[in-house]
Amino acid sequence: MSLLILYGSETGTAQDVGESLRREALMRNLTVRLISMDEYDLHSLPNEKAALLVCSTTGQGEMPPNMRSFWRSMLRKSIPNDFLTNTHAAVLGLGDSSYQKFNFAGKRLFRRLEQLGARMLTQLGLADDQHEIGIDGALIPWKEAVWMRLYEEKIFENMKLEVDPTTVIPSKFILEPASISENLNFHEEDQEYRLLTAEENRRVTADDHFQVRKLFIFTSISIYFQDTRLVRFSVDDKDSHFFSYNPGDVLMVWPYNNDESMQIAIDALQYSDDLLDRPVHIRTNDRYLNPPPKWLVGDPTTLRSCLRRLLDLQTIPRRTFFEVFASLAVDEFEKRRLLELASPQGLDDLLAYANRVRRTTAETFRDFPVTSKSISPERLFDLLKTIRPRAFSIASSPVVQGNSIELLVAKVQYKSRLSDPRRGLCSTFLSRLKPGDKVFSKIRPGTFKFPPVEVPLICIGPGTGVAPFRSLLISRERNASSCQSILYFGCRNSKSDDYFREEWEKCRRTKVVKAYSRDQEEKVFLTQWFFYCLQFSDLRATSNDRTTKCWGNTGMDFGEECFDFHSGFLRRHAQSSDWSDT
Ligand SMILES: Cc1cc2nc3c(=O)[nH]c(=O)nc-3n(C[C@H](O)[C@H](O)[C@H](O)COP(=O)(O)O)c2cc1C
Repeated sequence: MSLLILYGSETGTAQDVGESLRREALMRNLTVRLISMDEYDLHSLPNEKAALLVCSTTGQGEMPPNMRSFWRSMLRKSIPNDFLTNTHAAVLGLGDSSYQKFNFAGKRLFRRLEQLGARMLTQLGLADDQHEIGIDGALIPWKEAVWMRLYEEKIFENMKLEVDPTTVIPSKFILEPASISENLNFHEEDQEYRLLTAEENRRVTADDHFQVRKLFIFTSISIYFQDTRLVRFSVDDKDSHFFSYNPGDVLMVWPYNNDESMQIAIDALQYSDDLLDRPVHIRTNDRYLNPPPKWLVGDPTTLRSCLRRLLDLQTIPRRTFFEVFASLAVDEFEKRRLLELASPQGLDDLLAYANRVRRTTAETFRDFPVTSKSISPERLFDLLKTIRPRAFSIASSPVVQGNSIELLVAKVQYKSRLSDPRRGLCSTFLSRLKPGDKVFSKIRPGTFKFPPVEVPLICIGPGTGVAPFRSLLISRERNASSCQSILYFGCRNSKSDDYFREEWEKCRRTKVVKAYSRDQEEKVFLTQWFFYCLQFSDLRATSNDRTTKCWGNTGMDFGEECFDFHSGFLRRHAQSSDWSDT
């Protein structure tokens, strides 16, 4: 009997956690299966001795896509309440406490398993992106409790509790030589992601626009350079259906590592050009493990292509990275240091080494040169996370821009204690696109539920947050039955980052109210200003996402105040031709 690990994941973190649990289970002498929830038949669950379920929350408190049919089956009324009385289970939810529906999916899953009689191994784990050390903050105590309980209950024979962190687990992957090097192209049709072509990449902030501010409260990091781009992609005629979208929808973009990180990693790993460019097939022995998608790496692929498109060299290494890396270390000094960083007692150390300074995985390779140059190519696939797609609100309108998609992207670049600037993976990737460059993307429905055009709207979108409202409002401009709308837009000053200024001036159905935070002696912030207006109104709006937090930052306490965008007040003001009192 083996341990079952099920995951539900939108962007792959839950799957990564599942993989690290699988590794730890193997080190404890367990046999283990790691499967996405939708691939697993719920009817087999009562026959399992123990199942660990890891799931993220997506959208506004929704289940991730690859656990939705599993979840639907779980909700069936026909399932008896004693369905899982023989099964031990544990749930780890992955979420972000800046969302109002924090860890909703995990909470619901945990409750449902309890209802069906499952014997819960430990309390629900609630991992939080906002935790100082990210998901490890909850994952580490949760999994310690799970291993302890599995051991105490003697659920699996021969299980060990203590593990030797230097145990080397065989690689999950095999790189087989491939003979047809000409075949290195992408398979586009019927794929989950398809290629868009960059048409234009225009800087929309003034060249001399600098901004210095704290990014993370617990670090001294500050963004020092603001470069926002309007990136336009053209859609191939054959893909126009695939890329059709509505205002509020999101473009999922699959970025590549930047050249700097690639070079740092290749130098540290000391792979020759011959090795990097040799065609290979990536295979896996484990029938539950998927090799990387063919369309992403090409089939066959090369190691260089995988280091460019597949393996994330820019992410901050987590503790699990150090566990695997330490087990492969050949140099005693490096091994000792890596084991410290991998140990539960070394969390503060890990925080100082990696998280606070935002050190990348590529730089970590550079810091441990002896170990890095002994890493075999297939090991990289065990060691590194795959690059995950990033979501961007679409800024263009399907009726105005036709077969193009535009994104408004602020390039993330800041300083930490490390000498090289820290760069956001995807925003840097997008900001460096040249006309003709291809990008793997797909459309995902957004979480905004915009009302019909006959309903007046107030939109609040400071900075690049204006993107989805531009999509909506310029679409509404084209429709004769559209009601008036108000857009509250905030930026630093009128000359540097007043996005879409000329467009707003031409709008007839949208009143744009702007707050320039630095155009006068005293700083004025959009949210502050907006709330000031609200105080004198009977306006109520429902804030059902991160905005509550953002508003909270204005320093004005609205407590549990509930605002309703569609109240009578708004109707009066949005329909009125006289905007002066708004
Ligand atoms: C588009 C999107 C929506 C999200 N919505 C929520 C949410 O409603 N509640 C929550 O707790 N976390 C939310 N999160 C945070 C994710 O659950 C968290 O980052 C998780 O680690 C991602 O795991 P995954 O990569 O396995 O999907 C959201 C993240 C994204 C990108």
